[in-house]
Amino acid sequence: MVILSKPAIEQFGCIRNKQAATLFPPLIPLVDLSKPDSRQQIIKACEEFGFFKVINHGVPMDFISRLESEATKFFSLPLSEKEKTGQPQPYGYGNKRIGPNGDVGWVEYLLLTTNQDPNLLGTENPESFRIALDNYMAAVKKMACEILEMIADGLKVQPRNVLSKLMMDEQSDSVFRLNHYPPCPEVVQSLNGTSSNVIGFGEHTDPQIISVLRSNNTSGLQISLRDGTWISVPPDQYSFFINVGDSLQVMTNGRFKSVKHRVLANSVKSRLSMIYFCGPPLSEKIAPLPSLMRGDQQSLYKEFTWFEYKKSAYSSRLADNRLMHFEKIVAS
Ligand SMILES: C=C1C[C@]23C[C@@]1(O)CC[C@H]2[C@@]12CC[C@H](O)[C@@](C)(C(=O)O1)[C@H]2[C@@H]3C(=O)O
Ligand SMILES: O=C(O)CCC(=O)C(=O)O
Ligand SMILES: [Fe+2]
Repeated sequence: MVILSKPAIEQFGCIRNKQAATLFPPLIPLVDLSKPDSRQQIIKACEEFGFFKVINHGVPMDFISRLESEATKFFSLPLSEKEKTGQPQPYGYGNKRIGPNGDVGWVEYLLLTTNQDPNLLGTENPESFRIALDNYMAAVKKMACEILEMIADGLKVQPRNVLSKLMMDEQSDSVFRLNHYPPCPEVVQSLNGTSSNVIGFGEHTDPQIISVLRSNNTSGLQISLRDGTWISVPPDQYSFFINVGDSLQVMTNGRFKSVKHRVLANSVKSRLSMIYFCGPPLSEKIAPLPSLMRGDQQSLYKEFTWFEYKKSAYSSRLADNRLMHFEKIVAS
């Protein structure tokens, strides 16, 4: 006799997606970190898309597969075991509910801080999960640090660790997230699989400096172009994707724009993503880098600390324009 486990539909509600994605999308910028012109490519991609794909990143495939396998084991545990890692406040295991303000999606996740030992209660082998997380996060942090230094070089700001030191600081408020999107039986998928009518993770920008995303080979991630059209990001399990976050938008005084993105559910395949959100220390002032300001150029933003921004973000809904409250009204 075959015993079927509790269907996913009983744990998840569906959220409809009404907007269609564009048919002939431009290509996602690709940056080969081993090439000498990579810093210029990164700057261009951050200006035009706020998003790019990275190859030759130096993160060992072994660390990636080991964490993927630990995460897969975690998400296949019974709900009662997963819940032992704690309700997301904001850290812990979350199911369908995203954040504290009523957002929902076809997703379950584990949200962890990067500077404290995670609570992995309920997992089968906490030690092996912890080692996989440590190895992966250390390697991704190193890569993110290199990318932030390339950004500083490309922008011609000094010292070159002006951005990277924020996430390398012991007090850095970086966050790590594992997202699992189970196949959704209610999805009506387009023929080429690039759009679906169910939202996995609703549209938003990430509040941090940059986010480093890796997923398995299941599609679903989309980014919004400057004209508001959505394009699908073809998945690539061997590469990383970098998002410009709101803080980097402010630090470049709007030269880079944080990228709006979302995830659509898939009817047959599950998607697993791992995202390292590079955040500054809570006390850090988020303001345009002085050497980027020419002549009498003014900051487009009011002064605020990362603590103030994070507090405000946590009282917003996912799709809200969080930076709006911090924009200065500049007389023309
Ligand atoms: C709805 C929310 C979830 C979120 C906190 C917020 O109130 C608004 C920002 C959301 C976000 C998006 C990027 C990251 O996934 C995240 C961890 C973050 O820093 O900001 C989430 C927050 C969350 O899920 O706790
Ligand atoms: O899961 C993904 O691919 C993206 C999720 C995301 O944007 C987030 O967690 O902030
Ligand atoms: Fe995001």
